[in-house]
Amino acid sequence: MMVGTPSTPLSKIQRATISTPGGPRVREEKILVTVRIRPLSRREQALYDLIAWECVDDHSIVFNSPNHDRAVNSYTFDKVFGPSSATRKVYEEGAKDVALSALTGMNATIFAYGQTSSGKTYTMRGITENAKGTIVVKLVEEVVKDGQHLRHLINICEAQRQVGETALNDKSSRSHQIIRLTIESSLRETSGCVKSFIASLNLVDLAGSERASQTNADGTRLKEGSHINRSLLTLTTVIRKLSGGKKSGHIPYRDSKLTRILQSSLGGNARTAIICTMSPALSHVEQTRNTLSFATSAKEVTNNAQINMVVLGQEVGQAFAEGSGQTGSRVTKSRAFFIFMLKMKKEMEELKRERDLVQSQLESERKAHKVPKGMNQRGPSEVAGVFLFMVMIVQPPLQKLGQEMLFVGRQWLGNQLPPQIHLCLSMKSEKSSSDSSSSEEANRALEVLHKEVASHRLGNQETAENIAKLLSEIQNMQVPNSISEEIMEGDQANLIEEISRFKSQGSTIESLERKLENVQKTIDQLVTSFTTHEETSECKTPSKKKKILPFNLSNSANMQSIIRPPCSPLSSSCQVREHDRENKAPENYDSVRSGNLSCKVTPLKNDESGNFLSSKDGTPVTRKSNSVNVKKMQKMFKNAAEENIRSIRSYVTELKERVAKLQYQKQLLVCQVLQLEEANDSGAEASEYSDPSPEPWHLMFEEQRKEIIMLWHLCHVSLIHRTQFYMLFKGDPNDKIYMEVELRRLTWLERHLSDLGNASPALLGDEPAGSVSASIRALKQEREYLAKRVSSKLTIEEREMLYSKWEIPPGGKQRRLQLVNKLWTDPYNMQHIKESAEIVAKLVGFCESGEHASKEMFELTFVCPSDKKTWMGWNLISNLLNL
Ligand SMILES: Nc1ncnc2c1ncn2[C@@H]1O[C@H](COP(=O)(O)OP(=O)(O)OP(=O)(O)O)[C@@H](O)[C@H]1O
Repeated sequence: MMVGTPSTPLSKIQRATISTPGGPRVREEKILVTVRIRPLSRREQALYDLIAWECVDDHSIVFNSPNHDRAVNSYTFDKVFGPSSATRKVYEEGAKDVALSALTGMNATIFAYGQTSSGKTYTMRGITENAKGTIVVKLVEEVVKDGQHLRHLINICEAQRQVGETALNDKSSRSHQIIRLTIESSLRETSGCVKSFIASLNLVDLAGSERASQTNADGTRLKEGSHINRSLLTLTTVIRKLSGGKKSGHIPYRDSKLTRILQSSLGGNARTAIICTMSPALSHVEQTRNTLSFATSAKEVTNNAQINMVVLGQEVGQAFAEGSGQTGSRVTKSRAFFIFMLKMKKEMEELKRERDLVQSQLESERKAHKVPKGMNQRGPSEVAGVFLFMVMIVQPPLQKLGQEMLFVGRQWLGNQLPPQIHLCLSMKSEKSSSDSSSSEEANRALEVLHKEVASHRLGNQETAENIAKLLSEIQNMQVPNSISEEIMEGDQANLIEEISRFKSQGSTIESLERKLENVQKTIDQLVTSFTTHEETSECKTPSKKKKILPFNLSNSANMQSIIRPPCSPLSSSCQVREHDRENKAPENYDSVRSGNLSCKVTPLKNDESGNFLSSKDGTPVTRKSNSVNVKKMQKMFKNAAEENIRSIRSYVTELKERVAKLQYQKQLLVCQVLQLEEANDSGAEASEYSDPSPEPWHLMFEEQRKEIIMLWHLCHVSLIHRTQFYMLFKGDPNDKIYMEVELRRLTWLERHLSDLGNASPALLGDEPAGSVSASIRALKQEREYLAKRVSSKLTIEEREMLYSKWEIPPGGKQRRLQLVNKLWTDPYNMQHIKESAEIVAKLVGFCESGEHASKEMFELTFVCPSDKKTWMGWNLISNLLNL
């Protein structure tokens, strides 16, 4: 099925869909945003609430105040559904296209956002049921089975979902609900090729944002409300930042579980549709405006959806089709195969990354030591290599697929590996996984190694055993866990998963290193046995020594590859001896060096250090004999053999260094991740504020102020503190530090309170639960205190004007308290905040004496809750925590 752009007319909205040059496998597009207005509820009708919103066409909605006392606002979206629109229509025009993307291998998310009781659950239930349809396309016989199964799952989800009654909704959802369907599909083309797709479809019904004053929430409902508002605040922050484009800096996905789960749907690898639901009622106008403002930001968010697809060749497609006919369902095999392919790809990428890293390190070392390019890129001999064994475990019906993957894998991976690593990619069927080496490749590779090493064979039993041991150790150097490692969906993996991944890689490296250690030991033994053997043989008579010459002189091909300039410590010591001899009899030595064989014939014997001495006076002599050549060649062979063994050793050392470097880098990364986690846990949002490309301060200030206001609201912070802070910090560059400190402190406070709230009431006991309720009580007392000051601080005219503006009915009881109870209750409405602050400032008298409110009062020292500051704001906050 082809992925198409939404079928809605787009005359009013620019929705860019850009295909990458490589084809349509990556899709960059804006989030599809629609708005649905529900009819007035019975409750709203009973209260004679009025309809305040009107759909002027399929894309636009306007605020239509019955009082005509506000400017007419118009909002435009991909689609607007009026109160009479059926859910089917909402699905068809606002979700179907995105939902069906999952069938073509693109992750997709559909979620409903809106105020409490605006119709999210009502809408998403219908959407989810319609998207069930998407799972069973073409599998007619399985429709009923899968449909029942899906319904069964939805029922389980809904049964687990917290629902509670509030003043606005009898069955208000008190938690977010996310249904994630993993959709696997395959398409066999007429050519025999099989396209295999896998994608997730998320169906998200968010809990609604709410104002405690409207829902009359208290106790558990209030706590739920603050959790809901907190995650929605993070969601709105994420959307707002994403809508600002690439320069928006750090996106705080990790600040709530909701945004962590939805991360790939928000600016990532997914197609996303958001349906914003709203009540038409005049009484909810401010909340509705917030919803529309969220929707307006969401329109600007760009996602990059990719098709998760594997194409199998004709032969494999056939095998796949045959295999799928044997046992199990096609879908299961498709999934297993797909997952396998992804694993392979991931591992290959990992290897490639490591290779690049090593290459760049070698390059910089080469530059540092001014080694000409080309040298040391490869060991001096082919034998200086490591065989990388990758073993695929394949279920019997998928063996043919496995063969194809071997082919692809060998070609692909073979090209990526450094020359020293010989690839042995083999396949094991699951039933015979105990077979040690079923692959021809492995045998062939070992043969090569055998041949190489055989040319160095010393005819010594012990050495042969060492070589055999070395071979088996190299053979065992498989990449551990190469198959069992979980697939990581990179963009979804959270930091904790990353940490454990790095930890497991650490142990992988450890085991690799242990194996390298074993190889090294064996090599050491090999070298020792070789040296001992040589020493012994050199002490023997030349005639005996001849019998155990390591190499046959007639083997000229081997000689060519073995003879190298001596550069090992051993060979340099030989040079020194040669030099010593040169000092004693330079004239003779010259003749040897020049290869002049016309010398005196004198029987030779060796001194302790292996120099050639005359039998009588010990002076060095040369003789005209082929034995000189033999000895010279013997030395050269010895050097060459040493060289080869040394090169294996140096390669192992190099590998160990690489492992150590990688391990160090990974540890460093783990440390950084842990620090980040810690910073997050303690509420220190350092990364967010140390953004390398910060926004202009005035924009940052506005954003931070909004967050602070919301956090004050969620933490039930003193109104006097809020007012004082609000009045003092208005965006001056010097305010930055105060804003940051306030934000960090509040974030910590909010997390602390919400952690208390997260615990089950049964587990909480009296004390911690008291923290939240004490803060609410303190706020209530503060309101009563402020209400008492209304008469003394405001004139009658001022009071009446405020009563009318804040809709306090005339003649009502406790009008002063009613007025104060309305202050600072709508954290989304900046006008409301400004007016609330002005009233509280008047009641407390901030405007009369400036010295009451100096910025220094907010200095960092006030962090200590036991400090008795004259200013009461933070004392109140610390009281909230019973500190
Ligand atoms: N489009 C609609 N047509 C008719 N009734 C609707 C519509 N949308 C919602 N309703 C009704 O409005 C009420 C509230 O809807 P719903 O529970 O879906 O809201 P919600 O946004 O999920 O609320 P909360 O966030 O509190 O869970 C329900 O009684 C529902 O049946």
